[in-house]
Amino acid sequence: MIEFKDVSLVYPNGFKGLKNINLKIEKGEFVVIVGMSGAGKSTLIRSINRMVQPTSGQLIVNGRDITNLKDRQLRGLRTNVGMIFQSYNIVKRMSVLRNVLAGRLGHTGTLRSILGWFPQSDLQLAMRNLERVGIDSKAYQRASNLSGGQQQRISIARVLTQEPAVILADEPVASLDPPTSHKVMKDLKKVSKEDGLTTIVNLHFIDMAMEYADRIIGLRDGELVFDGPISEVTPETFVEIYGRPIKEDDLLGKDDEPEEVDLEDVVK
Ligand SMILES: Nc1ncnc2c1ncn2[C@@H]1O[C@H](COP(=O)(O)OP(=O)(O)OP(=O)(O)O)[C@@H](O)[C@H]1O
Repeated sequence: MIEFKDVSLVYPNGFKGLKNINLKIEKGEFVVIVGMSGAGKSTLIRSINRMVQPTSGQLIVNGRDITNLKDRQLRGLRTNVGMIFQSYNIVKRMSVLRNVLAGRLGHTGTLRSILGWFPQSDLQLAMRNLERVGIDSKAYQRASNLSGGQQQRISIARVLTQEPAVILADEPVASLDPPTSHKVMKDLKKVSKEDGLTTIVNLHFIDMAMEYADRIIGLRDGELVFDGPISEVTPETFVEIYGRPIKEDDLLGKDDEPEEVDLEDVVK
């Protein structure tokens, strides 16, 4: 369903972000991309929804080469390929529900969405997705009142409400503490498996990558240096990807502490 055929990407300043990437990702796979800072993880992910444009090769998404899509076709691609960011990208002054409904923008007319006229079916879908990530009780609160982990769950609910075939997640837990990171990754994996979504996640910590990935892709200096199921990953794999032995800093740590506490839930 996603295929990179000899894809390279040279940034305008001449820097080679991706070098001759060949890669095939099947429907429903949960793939984690690892690599040192600057290895090209974001560049690879962002080329799939064309936030950046490959300069050579073919990138096939759902049977179509997307490297040269323009305007309407590009909007169509971005409706089908949802994105989760490290910084959540939510509108903090709006309600949680309204943020989730923003996932329908690609499906609803612009005027309807500006006016906030969403069909009942969209509202039901948004509420169901909030329930799936455990924050439906917060639907009518301002998004800014929620904790970091809850704000990232808003963005997971939003991307589900978009009903994409593919989810891209660029360092989705990099701003969260370790227990919350695990909780959010578990939610993301659960919902993407339930819906059979192809999910590609950049992660910084290799123990997290091993815990949640079906398959690991390793990048180094814009090149693909490892691609295989986690059963094939050995300590040497990471030495190859990182170009050095693994350090403690490369590990997030165990999922053995309580998640960040929501004071409001405690008081209730
Ligand atoms: N617009 C740009 N112009 C020039 N170089 C860029 C541009 N965007 C990214 N780069 C460079 O491309 C390389 C890969 O960047 P990218 O953000 O994909 O890496 P990454 O593996 O995601 O790193 P990190 O973990 O730090 O986010 C880096 O050296 C970066 O400086």
